[in-house]
Amino acid sequence: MASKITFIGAGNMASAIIGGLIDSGVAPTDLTATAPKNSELAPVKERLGINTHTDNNAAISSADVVVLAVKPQIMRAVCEDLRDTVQQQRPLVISIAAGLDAATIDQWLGGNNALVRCMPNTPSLVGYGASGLYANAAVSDAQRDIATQLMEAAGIVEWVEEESLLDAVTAVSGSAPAYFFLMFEAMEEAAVKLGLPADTARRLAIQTALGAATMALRSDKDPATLKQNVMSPGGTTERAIQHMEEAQLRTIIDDAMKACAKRAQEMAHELSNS
Ligand SMILES: NC(=O)C1=CN([C@@H]2O[C@H](COP(=O)(O)OP(=O)(O)OC[C@H]3O[C@@H](n4cnc5c(N)ncnc54)[C@H](O)[C@@H]3O)[C@@H](O)[C@H]2O)C=CC1
Ligand SMILES: O=C(O)[C@@H]1CCC=N1
Repeated sequence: MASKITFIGAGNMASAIIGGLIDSGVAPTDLTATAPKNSELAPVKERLGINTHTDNNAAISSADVVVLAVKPQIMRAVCEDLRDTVQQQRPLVISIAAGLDAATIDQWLGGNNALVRCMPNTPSLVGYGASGLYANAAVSDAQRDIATQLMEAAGIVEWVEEESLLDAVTAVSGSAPAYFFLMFEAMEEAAVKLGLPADTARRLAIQTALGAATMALRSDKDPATLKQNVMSPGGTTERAIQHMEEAQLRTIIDDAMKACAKRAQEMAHELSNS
């Protein structure tokens, strides 16, 4: 990727994507990240070898791509401050903020911007990210390709043609690493009660998740069949799965993902009227 890319914000998500880009061969010197304080940027600069800046406008002055990676609540102030430089520079703008819709961000940036909304997730840090992308009408095919390449450096990319579907992406992948981490916590706690040392339980649970995910990715069988293959009739897995079904695990997941998507909609509403 020959582009100069500036990340506005150098937190969890920006660091995760930058780490993925560097691992995939992007030159650290083509990457810049900003934050209000040098004390936050110094470790990022040292660890990743990228350029850093406390002045957002200076940091985007020669950028082809600007990734907005600040918290949604401060996005308006950040965008309005960048408006003149963005209008002059006309970079491809990629927002990774949850909720905030493309039209609102475009308006804060002065209008008529090529804008991609992206919902990434933190496993981007290790190259196993999963990102949903949506482009507004001003984004060219070449810019779509740049956004795809950028996020594919950190994992897989799925484009959605309707912006509202990014709320579903947030529920199924953006927020979802946390669901699996909760599962690891719960499995470790349960295994400890069954007598295993915590570190042994943790290693076994995490390796099992990795194995199950890898099998599901490589197999031509659907998850229901793979599940069935573990369940010997009258055996141990059947008993565990029966318990999960009776305890309405599917309903819990359905409710949780609906709540997640609804919160993304609420945030969009709250923030666009702020
Ligand atoms: N953490 C996650 O799993 C995911 C987060 N997101 C989105 O990514 C965005 C960033 O989230 P995180 O990285 O988790 O937050 P974070 O709090 O770790 O990072 C925010 C960064 O913005 C910087 N910042 C604050 N004010 C600034 C300013 N005026 N100019 C430049 N930088 C400024 C902070 O210093 C920090 O480096 C949010 O909009 C969130 O919705 C999207 C998908 C997943
Ligand atoms: O919890 C959040 O709001 C962000 C967006 C997706 C993951 N973390």
